[in-house]
Amino acid sequence: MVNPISVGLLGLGTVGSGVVKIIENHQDQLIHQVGCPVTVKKILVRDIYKERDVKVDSSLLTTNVDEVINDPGIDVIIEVMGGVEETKQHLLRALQQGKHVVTANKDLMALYGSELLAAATENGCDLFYEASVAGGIPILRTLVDGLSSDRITKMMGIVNGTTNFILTKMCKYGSAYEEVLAEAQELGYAEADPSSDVEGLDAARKMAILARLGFSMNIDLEDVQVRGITDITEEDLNYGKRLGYTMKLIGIAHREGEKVEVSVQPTFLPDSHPLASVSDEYNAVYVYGEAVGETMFYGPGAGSLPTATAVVSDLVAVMKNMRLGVNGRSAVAPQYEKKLKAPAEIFSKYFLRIHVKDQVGAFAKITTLFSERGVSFEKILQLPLKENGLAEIVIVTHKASQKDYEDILQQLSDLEIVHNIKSWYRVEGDGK
Ligand SMILES: NC(=O)C1=CN([C@@H]2O[C@H](COP(=O)(O)OP(=O)(O)OC[C@H]3O[C@@H](n4cnc5c(N)ncnc54)[C@H](OP(=O)(O)O)[C@@H]3O)[C@@H](O)[C@H]2O)C=CC1
Ligand SMILES: N[C@@H](CC=O)C(=O)O
Ligand code: NA
Repeated sequence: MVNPISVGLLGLGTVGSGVVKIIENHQDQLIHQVGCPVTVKKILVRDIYKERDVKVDSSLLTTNVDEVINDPGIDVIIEVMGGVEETKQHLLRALQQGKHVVTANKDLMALYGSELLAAATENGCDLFYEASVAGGIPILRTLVDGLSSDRITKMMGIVNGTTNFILTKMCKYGSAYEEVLAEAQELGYAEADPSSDVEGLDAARKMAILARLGFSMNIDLEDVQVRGITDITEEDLNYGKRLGYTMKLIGIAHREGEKVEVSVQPTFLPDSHPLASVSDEYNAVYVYGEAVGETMFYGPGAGSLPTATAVVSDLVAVMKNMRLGVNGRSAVAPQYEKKLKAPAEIFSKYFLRIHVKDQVGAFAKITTLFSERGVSFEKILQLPLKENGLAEIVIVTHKASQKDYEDILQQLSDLEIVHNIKSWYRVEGDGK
């Protein structure tokens, strides 16, 4: 038998434990695919005495990263520890020593992906990161290989399992936000700091990675407009139900001509839209290609074994490249110069809920404001409120530019009859 391939693991938490289990449990299949055994030689942790989900020989554990990175017997580093600046330095050092890298770290890849990929190519190493977007769904490989002959124009994704879990439980069962967030943390879906999940940053990182690959453009994290789910109320969700909408945290990457928009925000989708039925911690990415048309990829976006599947599949890809002697050749430089759409070029329908003084002419003043900008209404509800002298108005507009909509919001808040702008969301889901 050929010498085993040795892996150094950085991290043995939710994902790391899954990686060890898959390497152990699927060893025969791995040997069949790559022609040699795979062994985990060293594992970096913070606390070697901690009780863990997986049994490993205690001699494998270390708290000294150099024992993993500098070990000449280790061929591949699997990074599942998280973190950005220090972790980047570890991975750069590993690549400089000719070690291939597999990572699940979207924080790192969204911020420093281009730099790390350049270092990998320079050193003849592979750097794969399938688990960083939509966990167990093989979406990056699909963009790079499966759809490589097409021109992708739109990607819409539910790419954060934690927020999808929370919104599903709030919508379906009226569960309280805090309670469901704690459950998502317990189940290992949430990040160490869950504010990056609920504030949309985790999804934004994934959308930056997706847009970079899908549009072959150097999209940075700061190019992504982000809004999280922390302000969503039960009232909004109930109005959504009445209007036939489901609320999801949606990442949108849209290319028209040479220009792109990338954003993440709570969005109402028609109940009939395929993304509306993606529940719990599941993720899905809808991809529209000019030639292929509509496609959608669905699966678990978080959790130990699903995420570890993507990590170990990347490991298999590295090992196959090793066997063929073609490592370090898969990163392709972006083909297009980055051109972002201005707010006046981004079009969507919008949902708006406002409290107005219940006076004659109030409604007319509001409609005038919209019609002056050429924005028409698709749906309207008006209800008296228990609060003295106020009425609640819910409007769904036809498509309007983000610029017009922002101006309208500003002008509404200046109107004397408007008591409060309670909420507003994009409404998506009809057309490419
Ligand atoms: N959880 C998920 O579903 C998904 C996670 N990811 C990404 O995968 C990565 C890992 O996530 P997850 O497994 O959930 O994280 P965990 O917090 O569960 O595990 C992190 C592991 O790394 C070790 N570690 C962290 N920092 C250090 C350090 N400075 N020195 C030594 N060891 C360290 C910890 O050691 P110790 O155990 O001793 O504390 C722990 O074993 C992250 O980048 C995350 O974003 C990606 C997709 C899905
Ligand atoms: N916290 C993330 C984990 C996977 O990337 C999520 O909830 O999706
Ligand atoms: Na994936």
